[in-house]
Order: sequence, then C-alpha cells, then structure tokens
Amino acid sequence: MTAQSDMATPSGVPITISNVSKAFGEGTGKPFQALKPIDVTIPAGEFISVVGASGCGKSTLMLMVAGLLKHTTGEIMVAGRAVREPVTDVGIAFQDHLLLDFRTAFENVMLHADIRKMDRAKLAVRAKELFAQLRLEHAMNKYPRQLSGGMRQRVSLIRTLVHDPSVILMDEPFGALDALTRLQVRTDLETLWLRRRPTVVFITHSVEEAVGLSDRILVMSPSPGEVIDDIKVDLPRPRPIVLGDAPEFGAYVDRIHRHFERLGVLHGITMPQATAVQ
Ligand SMILES: Nc1ncnc2c1ncn2[C@@H]1O[C@H](COP(=O)(O)OP(=O)(O)OP(=O)(O)O)[C@@H](O)[C@H]1O
Repeated sequence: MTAQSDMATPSGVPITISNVSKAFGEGTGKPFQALKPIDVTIPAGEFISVVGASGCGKSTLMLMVAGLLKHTTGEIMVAGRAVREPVTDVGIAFQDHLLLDFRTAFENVMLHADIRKMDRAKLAVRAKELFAQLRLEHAMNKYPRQLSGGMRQRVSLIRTLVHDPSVILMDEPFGALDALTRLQVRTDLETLWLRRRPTVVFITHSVEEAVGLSDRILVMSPSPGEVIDDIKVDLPRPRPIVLGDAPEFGAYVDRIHRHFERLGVLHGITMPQATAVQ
C-alpha cells in the first residue's frame, strides 16, 4: 500500500470553482437553472469524483471547467488562470470512446501529434509505454472494430493520458463497460494516475467506483444541482480491485447512499447504522 507521503509529486494543477452557477436559455424569457452556485477548491494532483442523480448538472460542471461551456456566474481558475476559453492542458474522456474507425489504436492515440503539433517521436515513446502498462501492445496496430469494448475504452484512456495533461476530466468513462472490465479499467486508471498524479475530475453514477478511485467525492443534489456533501476518502492506495468486503469502504458508500435516499433519488435502502461514517 502507498502512504500519502510516498506518492508521486503531483503533475497536476489546482482548480478553483467560486460561486459558479449555470442557467441555460438566458435571455429567452424562460431560463433553466441547471446548477446553483458551487464553490470547490481542488488542490493540485487530487482525484475528485462527482456523483449525483441523472440531470443534476455533473456534465455541465465538467464542460465549464474545460472551458467548453460558459458559466453564468462566478469564476473558474485552472492553474491560477481564469477559464474564458477551452483549456488546452487537459485530457477529456467520455462514455463513448470516440475512436476514429479508420485509424489503428496507435494512430488514434497519436492524434495529439497532429492536433496539438506535438513531437511525434516523443509522443510515440510515451504511447508505447502506456500500451505496455495497460497490457495492450497486441492491440496497437488493430482498428477499433477489431477490439472489444473494454479494449477500445482502454485505448481511449491512453489517448486521454498520453500527452501528460495537468488536468483530466472524465465523464462516466466506464459507463458502457461490463462489470468485470469496469473493475479492471478502474484499477488501471488508478495505477496510471498514481505515477504522475494529474488533477482528475471524474464523473460517475457508480458510488462504489467513486469510493474506489477518489481522494474526495462531491455529492450533488438533484436538479438544480448543488454540492450537498464533500467527502474526504481516507483509504490507502492502491485500492484493492474488489472493495466490497472492507467495512471502511462500505461506510463511505453508505454515507452517499443515505443522501440519495433522503433526497428521493434512491428508495428502500436498509443499511447497518454501525458502519456509517459521520
Ligand atoms: N445545452 C443545454 N440547453 C438546455 N439545457 C441543458 C443543456 N445542457 C444540459 N441541459 C440541462 O441541464 C441539466 C443538467 O444536465 P447535465 O447533462 O449536466 O446533467 P448530468 O448530471 O451530467 O446528467 P447525466 O448523469 O444523465 O449525464 C439537465 O436538465 C439538462 O437537460
């Protein structure tokens, strides 16, 4: 297990979200308040997850941090600079792997060389290193249609990480995977994150996945979303691939489920009082 003090120096940068809200359709006479004001400070190198009911505004928040959507109020700072346009030192992953059919896995990863005008030889070295770390060397020269869903998503993960961005934004990246593959990719992500510690904002519907991966979890209320709990996950790393049996893990999961039950997002939960984290 890795003590906090033994972990790699963060390559990530801090993110500050101050009084940030979002209303869609402003000026139409019928604006829709998607997010209430949010205040969150994310230190460099932290892995933070956001959980909440469908439609509570998780993706909206992520897109605003990426500078791909304008916030209605407040200020977002990434590495001390106000976000007013798309952030470039970032890796973004979505539920859909978004690989190009006509490029091999390797050439999909190398897209950055074309788009970001990066040194191709240097990027290729890093790409091969990541393919090896994820045990995917055999897939490098295959086309997406020749790969399984899990392999495609891992190639997409490599593409998200290959340029070593300071910030990684992931929107339900494992949502389309089967349960077993999901466990494996989660563990792979933690391994890769521990090596360089970029700052990660990870959106998931899986409370277990959030606890398995995060330093901290933001719990959001149903729409219009606001942060109703900010939980520090004090568990050693690397975390085991199957977390279910550890009582301290279950206590975090229970705490989040209880919020969802109180808010009417989940119904009929009966959980042991003894393990609840306060
Ligand atoms: N461009 C838009 N115009 C109008 N409303 C929008 C727009 N984008 C999102 N919304 C609305 O804002 C709310 C928040 O959407 P968002 O996609 O951020 O939720 P989410 O928590 O990520 O949901 P899910 O978990 O289902 O992906 C939803 O009610 C959605 O319909």
